[in-house]
Amino acid sequence: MSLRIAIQGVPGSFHHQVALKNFGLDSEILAFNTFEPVAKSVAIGEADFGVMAIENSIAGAILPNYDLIDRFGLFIRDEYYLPIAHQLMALPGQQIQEIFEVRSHPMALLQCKVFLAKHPHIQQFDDVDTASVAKRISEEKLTGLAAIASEIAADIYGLEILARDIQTVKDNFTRFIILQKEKVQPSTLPNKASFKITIRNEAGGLAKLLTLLAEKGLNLSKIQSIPVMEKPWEYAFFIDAEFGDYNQFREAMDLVIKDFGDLKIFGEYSSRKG
Ligand SMILES: O=C(O)C(=O)C[C@]1(C(=O)O)C=C[C@@H](O)C=C1
Repeated sequence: MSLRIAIQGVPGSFHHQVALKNFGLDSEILAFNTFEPVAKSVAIGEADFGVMAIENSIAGAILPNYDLIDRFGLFIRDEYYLPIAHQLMALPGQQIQEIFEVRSHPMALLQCKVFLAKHPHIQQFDDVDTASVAKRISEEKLTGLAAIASEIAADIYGLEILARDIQTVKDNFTRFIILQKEKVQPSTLPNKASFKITIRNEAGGLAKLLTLLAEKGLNLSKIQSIPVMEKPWEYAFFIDAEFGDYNQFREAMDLVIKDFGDLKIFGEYSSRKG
């Protein structure tokens, strides 16, 4: 039986590309319009795995997705870095001067901010995902509207590229995480982990935590403070850490529990950063 993979987006979207690259062309894609049903689909066992963008090298973190992983009790089994090139596309024959509106996923629009600032006559609107706009333009023969999406999306939906590689810097990557319902038992010794620490609100608390993690040789590739909804102005820290020695990592986690309070480990896996 093929694997069922939950994603946000239609064929040609970046999530769709990651799902096929990571799980193979014969996987069954369960496509949703937003991230919440993706998380839910994995949590209720409808999908075997979920693919979720978590941060981009230009636009930064997708903060609400950290909360979804936490709230739906999901585990991270792996990560995937996809190079992202954005194309401005419209119905064949359209000129850029005829385009008055552009729609895309908000993260994609952010990644093309500099290009869009140079074309002030084009109004920007957030949409569900990059490729679904391309699909709509094609199906409804919409003129005056452009999508920002991948070259693959332009091919699938028969659109013409009006401007190529319009992301602000050429080397642009989105980091995706692969989610599952059950706790992961890694087959090889992990060198990266994602976890959440809720520290007591006291002076120097974060500094002490960072010192402890540094002393155990953890290299933090990400630290993100997220509000604790039930306690206004208190924060939890979502951390991605890389390490060379798994035992040192475990020792660090034991000390965190002892000295800082709440710890939730979302996953221990292998770093895929190139
Ligand atoms: O709209 C898409 O094609 C997506 O897969 C979403 C998404 C995102 O969520 O960040 C994925 C990669 C890019 O960063 C832009 C958009």
